[in-house]
Amino acid sequence: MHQLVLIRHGESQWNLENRFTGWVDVDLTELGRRQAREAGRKLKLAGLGFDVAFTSVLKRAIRTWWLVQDEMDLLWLPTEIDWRLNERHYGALAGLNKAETAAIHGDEQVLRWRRGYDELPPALTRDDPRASFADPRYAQVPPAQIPLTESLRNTVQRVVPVWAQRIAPAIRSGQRVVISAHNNSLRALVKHLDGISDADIMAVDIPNGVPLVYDLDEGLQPLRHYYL
Ligand SMILES: O=C(O)[C@@H](CO)OP(=O)(O)O
Repeated sequence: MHQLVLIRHGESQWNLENRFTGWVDVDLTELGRRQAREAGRKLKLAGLGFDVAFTSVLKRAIRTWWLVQDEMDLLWLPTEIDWRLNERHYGALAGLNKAETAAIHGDEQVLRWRRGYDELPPALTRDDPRASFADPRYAQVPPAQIPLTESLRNTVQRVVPVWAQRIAPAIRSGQRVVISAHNNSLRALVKHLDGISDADIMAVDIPNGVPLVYDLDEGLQPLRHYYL
């Protein structure tokens, strides 16, 4: 049997302010830092260990992993940072308050943007300061792959390759893997792992800073999952 642990970052400043975030590089709040440390303590208490970690390129996921690592005395652990684990790109919604957006566009539209599988938020224009083309952390990414908006389906399409190319081979080789990422990039992975339908993924939400443990069989099919 193999084990995989997923952690959504602790509360970010824009989670607190109820703003669409996506690829904007917002940091953790004090509560988010405490949640991350608590996640590390729970993992240690449960006797879970790791051989390799994966994070997105966004500081809320990286810092969460640092704090977990620190609590587990695992600061030495090899960590792979991959942009494909980033949060779903929220396009022109990035930075807007979710409640104010619902007051303008209606609760149903906002729910479709947030949880629908194929719903695309309005796209950024290429010259929008929120676009990521000039950001050095994406210097190696072909510009055609840098999104201006994304549906959850688009997010699945970039998360599944990092699973297939990097994460699944590490698990198959016997390594114990932890992934520190985001609500929607982890929803994308969970959809793939559990074979959740396009309709049922709407109801799936992943809380901040609570380790989600998957037991996987030899073929990497999930046997069970639970929150610590
Ligand atoms: O704003 C975001 O980037 C995400 C995660 O906080 O929001 P939601 O969970 O509403 O998709």
